Amino acid sequence: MMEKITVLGAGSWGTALAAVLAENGHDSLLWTRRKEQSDEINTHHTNRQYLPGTELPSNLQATHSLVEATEHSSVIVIGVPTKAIREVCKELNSLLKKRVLLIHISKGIEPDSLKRISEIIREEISEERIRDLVVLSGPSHAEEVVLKHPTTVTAACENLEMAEFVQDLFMNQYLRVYTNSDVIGVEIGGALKNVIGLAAGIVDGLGYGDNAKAALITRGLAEISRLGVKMGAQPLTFSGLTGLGDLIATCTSVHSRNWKAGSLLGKGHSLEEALEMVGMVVEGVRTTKAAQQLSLEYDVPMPITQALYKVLFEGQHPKDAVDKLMLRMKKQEMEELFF
Ligand SMILES: NC(=O)C1=CN([C@@H]2O[C@H](COP(=O)(O)OP(=O)(O)OC[C@H]3O[C@@H](n4cnc5c(N)ncnc54)[C@H](O)[C@@H]3O)[C@@H](O)[C@H]2O)C=CC1
Ligand SMILES: O=C(CO)COP(=O)(O)O
Repeated sequence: MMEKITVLGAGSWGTALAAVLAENGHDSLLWTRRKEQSDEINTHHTNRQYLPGTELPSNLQATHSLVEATEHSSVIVIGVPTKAIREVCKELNSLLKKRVLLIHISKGIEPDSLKRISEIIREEISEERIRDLVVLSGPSHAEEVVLKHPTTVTAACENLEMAEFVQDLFMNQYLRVYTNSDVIGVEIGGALKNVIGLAAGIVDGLGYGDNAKAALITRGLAEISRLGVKMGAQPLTFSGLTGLGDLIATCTSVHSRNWKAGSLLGKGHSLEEALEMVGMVVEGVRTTKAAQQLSLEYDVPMPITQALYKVLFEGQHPKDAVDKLMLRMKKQEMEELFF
């Protein structure tokens, strides 16, 4: 059935998914803060800053008015970076006049509050205005989705009927959507893979090879799972699309913003230079801070996160961080993996 749907945030991911929804026949409206960007989308069907070379569907409309975006539909996709979620949701809350289904597509954890994105949204939007909240996550670079390359993601909600509704909205020949009821696991996997993606970029930037990359993905998954399970996630979720799947996509892809920033750090650039050169959100930086705080809060060893924290925030040279990781206290592999 055709639905009216609003997507908030016209970065690469918000734009790619708004395009999918339009192609699926929905009345898809994309909100951006900047008028020149909504004009570009409406007039030229492009978003050259975030998806260069992509022609967007002609039935995709954009607006720079949050009032218009809010009034457009009762299904709202939130796709701004984690840092902007509170601010955008506060404004949305003041404009909402009806109950809405919220879908979030962002991957991060807020430092200090240590909240997952669904928790931030529920803090900022009144309960009576939320029909339900679904997370859409998985190994999905926007650059490949707009090329219609086969992609799989997961719609997560405790209420599986709502997850199935979202599955139907997005699913098509090139975007296959699974469902999962483990919201904590899906959000933790999606957020923390960015930390490991940054670290994978660093080892590539340093010139190390496939052995180091495989070690990072595997041991990264071990520390993400350890923390996630302590936070209430289902262990199996971490071997699924939003865990291992997204780790592979992020750690091995030239599209990944986190990987790119990491590789620039490994090549000797400062964090500021790397972020400037990537020019899009690198969620893993703030999430590393949050993950380091979570590992202390939950008393879970997270050696890769800790090493990356020292590189990002304490000026440690990436090579020294790798050397320290390799020579740390000896361990048994499986005991450490599963407690
Ligand atoms: N790019 C991708 O392939 C994927 C991204 N994601 C996640 O989606 C989220 C968004 O990422 P991208 O689209 O890549 O980011 P991006 O860097 O391409 O774009 C971010 C957009 O958010 C807007 N924005 C920033 N602060 C804002 C604010 N305060 N109010 C309103 N708009 C604001 C920017 O103007 C820009 O349009 C992130 O959490 C990312 O991890 C998830 C899956 C795939
Ligand atoms: O989440 C993503 C792919 O699933 C995108 O990763 P980056 O933010 O590192 O580009």
